[in-house]
Amino acid sequence: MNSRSPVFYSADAVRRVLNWPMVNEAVETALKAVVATPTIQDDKQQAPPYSQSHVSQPARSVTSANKEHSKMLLTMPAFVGNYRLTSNGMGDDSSAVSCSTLACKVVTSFRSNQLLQPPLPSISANILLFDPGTGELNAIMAGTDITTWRTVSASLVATKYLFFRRFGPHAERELAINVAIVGCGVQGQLHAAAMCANFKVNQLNLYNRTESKAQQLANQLEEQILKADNNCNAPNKVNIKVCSSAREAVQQVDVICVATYSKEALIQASDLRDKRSVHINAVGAGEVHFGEVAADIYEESLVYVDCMSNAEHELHGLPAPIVGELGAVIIGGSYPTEQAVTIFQSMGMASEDACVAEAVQMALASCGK
Ligand SMILES: NC(=O)C1=CN([C@@H]2O[C@H](COP(=O)(O)OP(=O)(O)OC[C@H]3O[C@@H](n4cnc5c(N)ncnc54)[C@H](OP(=O)(O)O)[C@@H]3O)[C@@H](O)[C@H]2O)C=CC1
Ligand SMILES: O=C(O)C1=NCCCC1
Repeated sequence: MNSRSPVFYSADAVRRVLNWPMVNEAVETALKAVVATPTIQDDKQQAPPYSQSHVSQPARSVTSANKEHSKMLLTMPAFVGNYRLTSNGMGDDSSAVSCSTLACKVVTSFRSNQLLQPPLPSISANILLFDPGTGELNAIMAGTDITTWRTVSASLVATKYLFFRRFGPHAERELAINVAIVGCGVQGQLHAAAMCANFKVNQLNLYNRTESKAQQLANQLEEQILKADNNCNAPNKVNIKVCSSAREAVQQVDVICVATYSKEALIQASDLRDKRSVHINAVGAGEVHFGEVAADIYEESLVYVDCMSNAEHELHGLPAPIVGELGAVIIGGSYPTEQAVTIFQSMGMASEDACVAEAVQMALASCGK
């Protein structure tokens, strides 16, 4: 029997400690750890050395709660062994702590929640954290914000390595970019804010099927930028434009983030600029993960995924071969050419949730919560 009741970390507590350096470090760690781990099916593969971080991350289960598959319950278990996190997320070794995390996210995706009065978020998640030594349930952590932040963070990491690093080792700090957000729901809103908070963004184009939501996001961002300006800590001036079509939003940009439930393609190859050099974070999961981006874009793109073994389960019919895992690019330093079109096909990994939940738990413990 459990010696004590599991701790509950509320959404408010989680929100208080979430910040980009911390989440980006945890997500980058998970992306790299997945690459180091041989797939379970391949029995000729050696077990990873004891000193190395490794991931056990079976395919997630998907339970439909209606026949249209628009109401789904997913279970996402992961063990991430022997990895390191720093107390401030800045990667400095002096504050690094060695961690192993056994976790399972339970998440629902009910897209019709947006139609309720008042609307509820489409995605709702909790993360169970177990003692990796005894298997006992230690904690239940509100996981909805973690899901949004870690997904956005995976897009940030992908943008850093698949786009910026084409232009040099510090390009993510030096180069200004134009960004398009297609879909201004929960994911699109945080993608927009995070792109501006983590990179130098010159132009931010917003498109949403219901235009008022894009306008609302533009107003919110303008307000945040004004506040940062008044506090003299504005990263740089961002020009924000609400666009009346996805085509208009993506035409002249370097980076596109698309996060909707659309089954039909929202952007086509003819919408992209002629000289290309474009990176796309394809985040949404409609009927299939890759429905939002037209096949003719995939056909000319280099496609990267978060996890190859998950891709084998979830990306049947993807209209292009997969070049590899994002983590392998981070580890190997082999970046796309300047003119390439790249797609980060984001499925979302349980190991990302596990590492971010661990970092959140550490941050809450260090501030005595
Ligand atoms: N890759 C990953 O790790 C994760 C992916 N996701 C996926 O991201 C996507 C967005 O999630 P989230 O932001 O939480 O959802 P929200 O419900 O908050 O937003 C949904 C967005 O999709 C738009 N949309 C829905 N249907 C269509 C359509 N047919 N054509 C055009 N736009 C459409 C909505 O526009 P409107 O305002 O007009 O309704 C809205 O902007 C989902 O597919 C979700 O499954 C979520 C979490 C993790
Ligand atoms: O990774 C996740 O978490 C999710 N991905 C797709 C949609 C539901 C949540």
